[in-house]
Amino acid sequence: MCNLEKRGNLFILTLTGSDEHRLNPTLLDAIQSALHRVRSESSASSALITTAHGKFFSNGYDLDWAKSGGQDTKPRLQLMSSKLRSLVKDLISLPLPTIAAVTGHASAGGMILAVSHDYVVMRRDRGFLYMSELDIGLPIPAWFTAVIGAKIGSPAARRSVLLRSAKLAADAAAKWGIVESAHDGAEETVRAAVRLGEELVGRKWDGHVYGQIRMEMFSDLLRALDFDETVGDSKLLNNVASRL
Ligand SMILES: CCCCCCCCCCCCC/C=C/C(=O)SCCNC(=O)CCNC(=O)[C@H](O)C(C)(C)COP(=O)(O)OP(=O)(O)OC[C@H]1O[C@@H](n2cnc3c(N)ncnc32)[C@H](O)[C@@H]1OP(=O)(O)O
Repeated sequence: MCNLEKRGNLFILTLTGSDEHRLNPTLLDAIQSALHRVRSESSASSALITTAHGKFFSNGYDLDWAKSGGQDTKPRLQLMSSKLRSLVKDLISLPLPTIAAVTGHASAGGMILAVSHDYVVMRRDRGFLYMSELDIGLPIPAWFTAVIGAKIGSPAARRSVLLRSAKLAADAAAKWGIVESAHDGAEETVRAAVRLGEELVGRKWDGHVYGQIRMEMFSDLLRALDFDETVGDSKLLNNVASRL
């Protein structure tokens, strides 16, 4: 699950437990209600750090949960996708800087969650940023590519991530500009996130101005996030989801 603690002006959202932090509706709802708490409790200058316990930041959608609903996994895949989409919209509109302290693997939906923060600081000795969909034969929602397009500037990096399912460790991801900084060990990664958060809070920006500027920066992405993929004719997904 997850917990939210306030440390001075910093909100620290932690995905707790030693599991893979798979993004099923229960965890997605818990994260979203934590973000709603951050929004309501944030003062003039605050920042959010999202991190996780154990070997995984998040290993993506909960495919076991999707399969447990019967042969056609599409409705459950789409439910997780629409919940994550709503969470990403929240992250883009929050009136405060956001930092993902990636202390373990962030795969597919888990990578989308990480890079949807303003900054990613990452552990270098363990953990990949990894869009695994090609490797596991799943199509990706249009809005996933919109997030990757908005957050990863280099065409070569986007090709590696999406069309080679590259497993990027922190130093490689930092070279591509996906990660702000790489650190040795989980504790040092979180400390780096706290340092960065305190530096940003120290600027005493008006959070609503910060949020408005970020929403302007990502206006195209926000439009893509408003498109309801369940409406689209996802034939490709139909036969894939039943083979999952
Ligand atoms: C067409 C229309 C569509 C319409 C849309 C409708 C909506 C529906 C959408 C459908 C869904 C699409 C989107 C999908 C989203 C999802 O999230 S699906 C779920 C995706 N999740 C996955 O696929 C899981 C992927 N994860 C993995 O494959 C593995 O867990 C892992 C991340 C690769 C980790 O593997 P594991 O073996 O557990 O890892 P480790 O043991 O930790 O490490 C493996 C070796 O690598 C070494 N290593 C680890 N980190 C590092 C490092 N930073 N640097 C160097 N080396 C590292 C580690 O030491 C290990 O090495 P060895 O010990 O030598 O093996």
